[in-house]
Amino acid sequence: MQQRCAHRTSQAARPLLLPLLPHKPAALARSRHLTCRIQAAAAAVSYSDMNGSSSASWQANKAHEVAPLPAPPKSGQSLADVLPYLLKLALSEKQLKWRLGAAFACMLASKAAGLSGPLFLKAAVDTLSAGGAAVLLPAVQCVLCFGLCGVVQHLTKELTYPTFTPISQAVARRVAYQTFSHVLELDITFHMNRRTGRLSRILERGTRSIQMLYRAVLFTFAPTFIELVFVVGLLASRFSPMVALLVGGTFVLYVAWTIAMTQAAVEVRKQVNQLDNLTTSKAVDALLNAETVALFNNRQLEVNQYDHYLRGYQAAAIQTERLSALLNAGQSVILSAGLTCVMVAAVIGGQGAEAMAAAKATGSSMMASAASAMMGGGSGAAAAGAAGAAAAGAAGAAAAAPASFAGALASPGDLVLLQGLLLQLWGPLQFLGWFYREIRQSLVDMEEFFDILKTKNSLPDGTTPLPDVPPSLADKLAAATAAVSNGHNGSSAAAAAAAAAISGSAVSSTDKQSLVEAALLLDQQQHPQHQRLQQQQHHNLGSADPEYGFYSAAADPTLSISGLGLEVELDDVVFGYHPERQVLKGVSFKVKPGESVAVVGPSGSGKSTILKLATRLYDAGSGIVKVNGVDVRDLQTASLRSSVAVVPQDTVLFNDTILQNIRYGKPNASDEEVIAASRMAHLHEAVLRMPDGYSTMVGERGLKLSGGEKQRVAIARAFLRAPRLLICDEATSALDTATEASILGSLNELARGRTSIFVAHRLSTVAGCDRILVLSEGRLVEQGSHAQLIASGGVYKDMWMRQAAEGSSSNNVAEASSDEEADGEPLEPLPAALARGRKE
Ligand SMILES: Nc1ncnc2c1ncn2[C@@H]1O[C@H](COP(=O)(O)OP(=O)(O)OP(=O)(O)O)[C@@H](O)[C@H]1O
Repeated sequence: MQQRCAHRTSQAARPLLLPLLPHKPAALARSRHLTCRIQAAAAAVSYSDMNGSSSASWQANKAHEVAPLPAPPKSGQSLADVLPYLLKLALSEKQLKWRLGAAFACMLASKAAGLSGPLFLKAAVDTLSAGGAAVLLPAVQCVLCFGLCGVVQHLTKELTYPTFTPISQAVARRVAYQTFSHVLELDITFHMNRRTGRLSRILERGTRSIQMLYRAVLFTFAPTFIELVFVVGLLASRFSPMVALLVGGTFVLYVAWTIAMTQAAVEVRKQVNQLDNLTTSKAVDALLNAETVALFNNRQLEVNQYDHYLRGYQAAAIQTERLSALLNAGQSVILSAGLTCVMVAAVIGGQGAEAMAAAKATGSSMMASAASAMMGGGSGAAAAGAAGAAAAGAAGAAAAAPASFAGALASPGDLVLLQGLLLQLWGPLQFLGWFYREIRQSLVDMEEFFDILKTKNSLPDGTTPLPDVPPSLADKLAAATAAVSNGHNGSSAAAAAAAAAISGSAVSSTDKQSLVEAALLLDQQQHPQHQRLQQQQHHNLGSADPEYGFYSAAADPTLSISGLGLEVELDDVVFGYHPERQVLKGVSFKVKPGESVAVVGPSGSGKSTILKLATRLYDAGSGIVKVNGVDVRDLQTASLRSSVAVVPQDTVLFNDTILQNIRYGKPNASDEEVIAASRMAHLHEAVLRMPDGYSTMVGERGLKLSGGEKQRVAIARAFLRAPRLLICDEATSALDTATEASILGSLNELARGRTSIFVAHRLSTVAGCDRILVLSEGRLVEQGSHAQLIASGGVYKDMWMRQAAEGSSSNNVAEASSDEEADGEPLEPLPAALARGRKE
C-alpha cells in the first residue's frame, strides 16, 4: 500500500517534471546544458559564500548556537556603565580564564622586562665608569641582559593581545550575530523608519567599539597604571619622594587635561557621528537608486545633497582635529614640563651616592648591583633633559652630569636609569591619551548601539503554535471521520467517500473539505509514507519525490485538496499606520481553508494592508485578525510565516544568483527543486537564455532582471515553498498577457487545496476566485463570487464594465459578463476564460 502511494505520487508528479527527465537526445543535451548551469550556479554559490550572502546558512536554516547577550546597560555614557557589561560578555566565553591569565602574564612579563632594562643599563654604565680591564666582562654581561630584556619585553608584548584576541573576536562575533538577528526580528515599523546606511554604520561602530574597549581597558589602562605605581615606587626608593611625587603629579595633571579636553570633544563627536550616518545613508540611498538617478538626470542633485552632508561632516571633523591638536599640545607641555621638573629634582636632591660608591668599592659584580637596583636596594640621582626633549637631550645631560653635578649625583648610571624609567612611562602615557579619546568615542558610539539593542519589538511574539486546522473544521472533521470510518473500511473507500462528497451537489464546500480531510486522515493512518509527504509539505522541510526532488501539491491531486489551507479571519478590524489616519475602518470577513479569495478595489483602499495584517507585519488597532481560529497576536510568528508564501507587489531580490534567489522560498531545496519551481513559474526558459543561466547575478535589489522576471522569481519562490496560505499582491502585474495567463494557470494549480488571497487591479485575473471582496476607502463594500457581484450590479460590476471597455483584449470578457448576466450562468473560471478570450 505504501509503495502504491509513493508510486501514485511519483506518477502524478511525472507530467509536471517531464521536461527534467533526460529521455530524449534533445532532452539529454538540454540536461547536460542544465548540469553546466547548475555547476556554474554552484560556483556562484561559493562566490556567494565568499561574499557572505549566506548560501551556507541557507543550507542550515536553523539558529546557530550563539549565547544570548546580557541586557544592555541602562546608560552607556560612562565606563562604569559599560565595563560590567563587557565583563559579562567576556565571562561567558569558554576559554576566558586561561586566555586572560596568559595575556596578563605576557603583559606583566613585558612590563617587568621593560623596567629591568634601564636597571641593567645603569649597572653597565656604572661599571664602565669605574674603569679598568676587570669591569669589561660584567659590563658586557649587563649589556647582554639589557638586550635580553628588550627582546623579552617586545616578544611578550606582541604575544599579549593575540592571546586575548580569540576572546574579543568571539565576543565581537556574538555581539554582531545577536544584534543583527535582533534588528531583523524588529517589527517592520522600525525598519520603515530607519535609514539603512545609518543603521549599518551604527552596528559597525558598536561592534568595533567593544573590541576597542577591551584593548584599551585590559591592555592599556590597567598595565599603565600598574607600571606607574611601580615606577613611582622605584623612583621614591632610589631617588627621593619628591621625584616620585613629581612623576605622580605630572601623571595626574596629564590625565586631568586629557579628560577635560576629551569631554569637550564628546559633543563634537556626537555631531560627527550624526553627520557620518547621514552622509552614509545619503550615499547608500543614491547608489541603490542609481538607475532612477540616471534616468532623471539627477546626478548633480544627488552629489550636491551628498556634499551638503559632507560639508557638515568636514566642519565637525575639523573641529575634532582642532580639539585633538589642543589636547596633544597640552599633553606634550605637561609631560615635558613635568619630566623636566622631575629631572631637576633628581639632580638637585640626588641621593644614594654613598650607596653607589659603596657598591663600587665592594667590587661586587655588576649583576649583583643590577639585581640590587631592581629590588630598590639603593638609591641614586641623575639628571637628564626632559624625556620630551628625547633621548638626545637625555644622553647629552648624561654626559654632562658627572662633571656638573658630581657632588649631587650618585652615578652616571642613575641618570641613565631615571631617563630609562621615564621613557618607559612616556610611551604608554601617549597611548593612554589616544586610548582615552578612543574610549570616549567608543562610549558615544555604543550609546546608539545600545539604543538599538534596547529597542523592543512592538509586535511581541505569541506562544501558540499554528494549529493544523481551525476549531470549527476540527469538529466537522471529527464527525466526518467517524462517518466515513463507519461506512467504509480502508483508504480507497475513504477516497471514494471523499470523491462522493466532492461530487455531491448538496454538500457545502466547507463540508466537502471536511470530508476530504476525514478521508485523508484515514488514508494517512494506513499510509505512513503519505503522511510523511504531507508533513514534509506542511513544514516545508524537504523534497517528497526522491526521483524528481521537487514536490508540488499540484502534482498530486489527492494531496492538493488535502485541506492544507489556513483559515484567515478579520473581525471588525480597524487599522491605520498613523493614529490620525485610519486605513481600514471596521473590516470583517473570513477566508475558509482551501478557499481562493480576491481583494479588489481602488488604489489606496487598503488591499495590501489587509495582507500585511494577515501575515502580522502589523497589528490591528482594534478588532481581531485570526488564523486557524487563533488571534495572530498569540501565534508564534515563525509558525505562521513558515506556512505562508507571499508574492509581493514589488519584488526586491538579493544581490545574488537567480538560483539562490529562488531558493530563498525554501532554503534547503535542491537545485532540481529550484529548477522545477522555476519551470512552474515560466521562468526557466528565460533563465536559460541568460549567458550565465541560473548563476546569473541579479544585481542590487534585482535591478538586472526585468520586472516580469523578478515577479516570476517571486512566483517560483512561492511554488518552492508550497505554502498553506498563498498571498499574491498584484503578482502578475508586470507580465505580458500570454505569460500572465499561463502563470495564472500554474498559480491556480498551486492554490488548489490551499488558501489563497489575491490582490489585483485587473479583475479578469481574479474573476475565477471563489469569492471576491470589494474594498473601498477602507471598508468592505461588497463580497461574493464574480457572477454574484455582476448580478448584484454594484461597485464591482461598474469596475468590471469599465475595465472591459478599456482594453480591447477584455472585450470578449465583457461580452461574456453581459451574456452571463442575461442568462444567469456562472462564468467560466479564469484564467481559462482569460486565455480563451485572448485567443479569440
Ligand atoms: N508603511 C506605511 N506607512 C504609512 N502609510 C502607509 C504605509 N503603507 C501604506 N500606507 C498607506 O495606506 C493606504 C493603503 O495602502 P495599501 O497599500 O493597503 O493600498 P492598496 O489598496 O493596496 O493600494 P494599491 O492598489 O495602490 O497597491 C495608502 O494610502 C498608503 O499610502
